[in-house]
Amino acid sequence: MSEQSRRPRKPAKPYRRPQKDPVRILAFEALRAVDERDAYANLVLPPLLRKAREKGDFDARDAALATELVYGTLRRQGTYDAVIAACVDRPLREVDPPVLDVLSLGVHQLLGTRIPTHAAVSASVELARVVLGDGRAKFVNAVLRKVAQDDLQGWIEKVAPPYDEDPEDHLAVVHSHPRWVVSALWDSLGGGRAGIEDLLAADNERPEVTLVARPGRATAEELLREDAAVPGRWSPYAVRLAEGGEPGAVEAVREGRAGVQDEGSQLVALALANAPLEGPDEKWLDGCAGPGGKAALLAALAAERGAALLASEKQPHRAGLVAKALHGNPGPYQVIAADGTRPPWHPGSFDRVLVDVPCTGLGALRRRPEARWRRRPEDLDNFAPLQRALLRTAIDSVRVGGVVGYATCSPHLAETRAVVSDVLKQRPDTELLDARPLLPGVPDLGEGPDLQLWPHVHGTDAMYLALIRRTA
Ligand SMILES: C[S@@+](CC[C@H](N)C(=O)[O-])C[C@H]1O[C@@H](n2cnc3c(N)ncnc32)[C@H](O)[C@@H]1O
Repeated sequence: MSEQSRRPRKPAKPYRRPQKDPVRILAFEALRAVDERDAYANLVLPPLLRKAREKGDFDARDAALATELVYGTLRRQGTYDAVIAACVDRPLREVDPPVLDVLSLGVHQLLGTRIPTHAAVSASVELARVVLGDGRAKFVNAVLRKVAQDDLQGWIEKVAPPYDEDPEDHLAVVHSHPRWVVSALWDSLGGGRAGIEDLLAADNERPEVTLVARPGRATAEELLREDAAVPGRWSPYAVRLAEGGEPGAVEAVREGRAGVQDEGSQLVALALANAPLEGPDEKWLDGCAGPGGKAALLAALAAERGAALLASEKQPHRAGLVAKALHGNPGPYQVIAADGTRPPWHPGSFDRVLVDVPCTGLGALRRRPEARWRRRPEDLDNFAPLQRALLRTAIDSVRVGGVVGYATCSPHLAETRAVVSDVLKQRPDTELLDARPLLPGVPDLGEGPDLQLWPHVHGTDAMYLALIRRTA
């Protein structure tokens, strides 16, 4: 017998099956789908939650926790990546993406929730054992134990460069935005540190659910009778649902008389509808209508005045969504699938035209937690020609004296003022209108004549609107 075999052996730990925690497994699956398949969290999560509830695995609290884990992890990914990078001994790109997802979920529980430290670590290690195997679970355990040695503030002080040395990098890490997005938002917002910090912080807040009472079909008073409903801030048609309010439970929403719509989008439609016009006001066009939120409000406003809306959208399936949104509108309307840069209608046909052009969506980061990580500066170059072409055709489509609204859900100057000024330079037959007085009571809309809404100022998405009159 050898020396070694005579020494009493340390009894091996009995094998314990990993504990399956359906909430964390579901959150992990959602993150993998976002990562691997470029899926959108707001599309992936609801079917996963529905399936889990049908299996009887889940109650409402589990669903709320899974949602918070997925959205919180995606929103704070930039900060968490910096923390994880400080706790592993290799570049993050060399860590397997599924391992990184388990780590990020763990870091969010440790630094971004009230889940006790031991519970956050052990739940993450159990998750790792289930989805990655025991070997990699040890790695997860070691990293999370390091992360657990400090709180979020402490980590930020360690991993973010000092503001005075590099303000944009500092803000990018602290508020979890890509640096180029911080830079672009700051250019557009202007001002000092306080404003941009408030904006970036607002992007990390969960937005309230806002309803629109479509005029002539529902009233804000009717919606306010719902539990948890409070009046909108700016739009007379807006009603906000407090935390936990379920739009699907509202009868007027189920019947299409009301819809879910951010107040910023409502204000854009209202400003266009309020623009002063001489002569007829009978034919309105929404040239980029899908999925139909603004078109539904415009159609209802048009109906009140006896005007008709043509809602046009390039993608046929999105045109289908527009038709659904407009179904039941009390006045005349038509929905078509058409390319707004090669329109089937005659020039000068309309009194009011909206083009809510495809854009980077940098004004709606609150809603799409993964969008900020997916967007690239090159996207701006890809959208630029289309945005200009759509605005040019919109101007061609309006009659002399009529008004065009150019809207984006991005405040990026390359998608807002640069487009408008480039196009109008070549259009001496137009003038810019001051859009701000058309939204009386809404403060701080910018220096004009266009208007810019902001999440941290108005509680809306960062919608932009320029109003252009055709003069000749
Ligand atoms: C920002 S979304 C419009 C949102 C819509 N106004 C709403 O409130 O629901 C832009 C839309 O323009 C559509 N689009 C893209 N290229 C287009 C084109 N050449 N002509 C018309 N629509 C186009 C996209 O498919 C997308 O549905």
